[in-house]
Amino acid sequence: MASHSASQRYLSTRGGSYDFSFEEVVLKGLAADGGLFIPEEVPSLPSDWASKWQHLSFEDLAFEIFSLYISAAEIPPADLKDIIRRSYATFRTKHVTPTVTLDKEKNIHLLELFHGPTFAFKDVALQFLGNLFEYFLVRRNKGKEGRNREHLTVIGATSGDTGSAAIYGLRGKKDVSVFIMHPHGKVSAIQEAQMTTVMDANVHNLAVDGTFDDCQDFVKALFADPEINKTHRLAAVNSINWARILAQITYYFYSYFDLTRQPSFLPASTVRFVVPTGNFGDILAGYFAKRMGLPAEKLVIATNENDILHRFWQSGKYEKQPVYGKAAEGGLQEDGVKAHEGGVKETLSPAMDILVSSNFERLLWFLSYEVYSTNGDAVSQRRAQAGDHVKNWLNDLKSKGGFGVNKEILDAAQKDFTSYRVSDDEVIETIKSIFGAPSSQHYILDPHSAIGIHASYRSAEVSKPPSTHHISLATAHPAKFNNAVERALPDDKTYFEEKVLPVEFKGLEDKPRRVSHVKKADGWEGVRKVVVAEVEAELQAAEQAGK
Ligand SMILES: Cc1ncc(COP(=O)(O)O)c(C=O)c1O
Ligand SMILES: N[C@@H](CCOP(=O)(O)O)C(=O)O
Repeated sequence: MASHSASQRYLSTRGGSYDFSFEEVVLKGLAADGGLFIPEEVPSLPSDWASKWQHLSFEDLAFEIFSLYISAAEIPPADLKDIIRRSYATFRTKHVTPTVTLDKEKNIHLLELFHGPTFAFKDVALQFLGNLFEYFLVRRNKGKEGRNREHLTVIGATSGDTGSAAIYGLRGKKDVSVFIMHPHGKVSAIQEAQMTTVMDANVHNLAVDGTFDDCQDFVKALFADPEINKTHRLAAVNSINWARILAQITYYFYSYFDLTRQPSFLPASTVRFVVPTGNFGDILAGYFAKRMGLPAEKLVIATNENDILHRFWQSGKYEKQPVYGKAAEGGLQEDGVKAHEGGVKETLSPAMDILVSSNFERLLWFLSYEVYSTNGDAVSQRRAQAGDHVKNWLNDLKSKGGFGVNKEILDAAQKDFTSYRVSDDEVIETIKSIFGAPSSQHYILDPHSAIGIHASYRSAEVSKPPSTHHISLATAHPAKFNNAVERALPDDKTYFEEKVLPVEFKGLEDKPRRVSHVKKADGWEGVRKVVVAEVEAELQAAEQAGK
C-alpha cells in the first residue's frame, strides 16, 4: 500500500514511456508516444480510511487522497495543503461539492459539482491544476530572468466547459499562456461569452469551424509535433492531463460519506454513481476511486445521442460509426468495422457532443492488463503487453474508424460499468418532470445532469431501492444551457432570467470579446502558426511593459 511518503511513478498507456514523476506527467500532459499517463499502481486505501476520513472537510479529504499519488518529496505536505486550500476557496459553498436528495422514495441523489467560478464540474480540477502549474513554475524559475524563465504554453480543446474553467484557473498567471480551441457556433451563448470576454493578456481563444473532436485532434497533433515542442513547453488542461483525473477522485469519496450519514443508508446498502459522460474523464475518476477501494457497486455511463461508449458496452465494438451522418463511404471493412465519416450529432447537451472519448484509452489499459496477462509474467512484461494491446486498438481506431474487443475484455468492462443512452426528448422530459415533482422544490437540472438523472431512474429499475442508492453527478448549472432549459420550463419569458440566471452571468454577453478564428482546412499547422505568433506578441508586450 502506498504511504504518504511513497513516490508514485507513471507510465504511458501505449507502453513507450516509463518512470515519470508526478511533476513530469502534469507538465507534459501527453506521453511522447501519444499515450496517456497512468500511475504504475493504483494505491489502496489505508485500512482505517472509512472512520478516519468520514468527517473530513472537502479540502482535507483531497489532501489525503492526493497524498497517495504525490510524494512528500515532490510537494511538501504544507505546500500541497496550501494549493488545495487556495483552489477551493473560490467555490461558493464551503462544502465545495454538496450532495442533495432529489427523490427520497427512489433513493436518487445529486452530487452538485457546479459551485465553482465557471459553474461546471471542471472547476474542481482546473482551479487545482492552475495553482499546480503556478507552483511548479515558481519553483523552476527561482532566480531566472526574462527569456530564461520557463514559459508554459497551455493548449486545450473544449466543447464549452473545460475552456472557461481553464481560462478562469489560469488567467493572469505569470509564465503561462493559455490557448483554448472551441468549435465555432457549437458551444452555448453563455459558455462562449465566459471564454471570450476574459481580457487578460495570457488568454487566447481560437474559434475553429469544426467539431470538438477536430479541436481535440489539433491538440494531440500539436503535442506530437517535434517543431513546436522544441521551441515551446506545451501543457494540457484537458482530461488527458492526469492531474485532472486525480482532482476529480475526491468528490466520489466526499459524496459517499455524505450519503452514509443519511438515515436511509444502511450498512447493507449499495451505491451506484451515474455520470453524464463524453470524454470519459469524470467517470474514470470514479473508476480510480472504485479501484482504490470505494464501495461503489457500479459506475453508470450516461451518454447523449453521441453514444459510442454505450454501443461499446452493448457490443464490445468501439466504432465512430456515422449513424447520424450520411452513409459511410467505405461501408464495412474486412473485419466488419465500419469506415468512419466523422458524424457527431448536435444535441441539447452540447458539452457531451463528442465522438471519441480520449480517456477511454486509460480504461482499456487496465482492462488489458487484467485480462491478457498471465500471473506468471513479470509486472514489467504485463505492463508492456497491456501497452501493446492499447496501441493496436488505437491504431485501428485511427486507420479503420473502430476496433472490437473479445468477450473477456467486454466482461471485465461490464463488471464495473453499465451504460444508458438518453435522447434529447428524454432530456426535456426529465427537466420538466423533476421541476414539476412535488418533492423536488422546483429543482432545475441542466441538460447534462438531466441525462444522469434519466439514466438513474432506468438503473433504479434494475438495481432497486431501498437497498440501492444512486448518486448522479450534476455536472453544470442550468443557466449555462438556456436552449434546453427554457424549452422545459414554464412558458414565461422572464422565468429563466429571474429564477435561473445567477448574478455572475448578468450582462456577460454584452461585454467586449477577444477571439481569433482558425479554419479547420488550415489543419493543426494553422493552429501552430497562430499559437507561435500570439505567444511571441504576448512576451514582447510583457517585456515592453517591464513585467
Ligand atoms: C456539463 C458537462 N457534463 C458532462 C461532461 C462529460 O464529462 P467527461 O468528458 O469527463 O465524460 C462534460 C464535458 O466533458 C460537461 O461539460
Ligand atoms: N465537455 C468538455 C470536453 C473536453 O473534455 P475534457 O474533460 O477532456 O477537458 C468541455 O466542456 O470542454
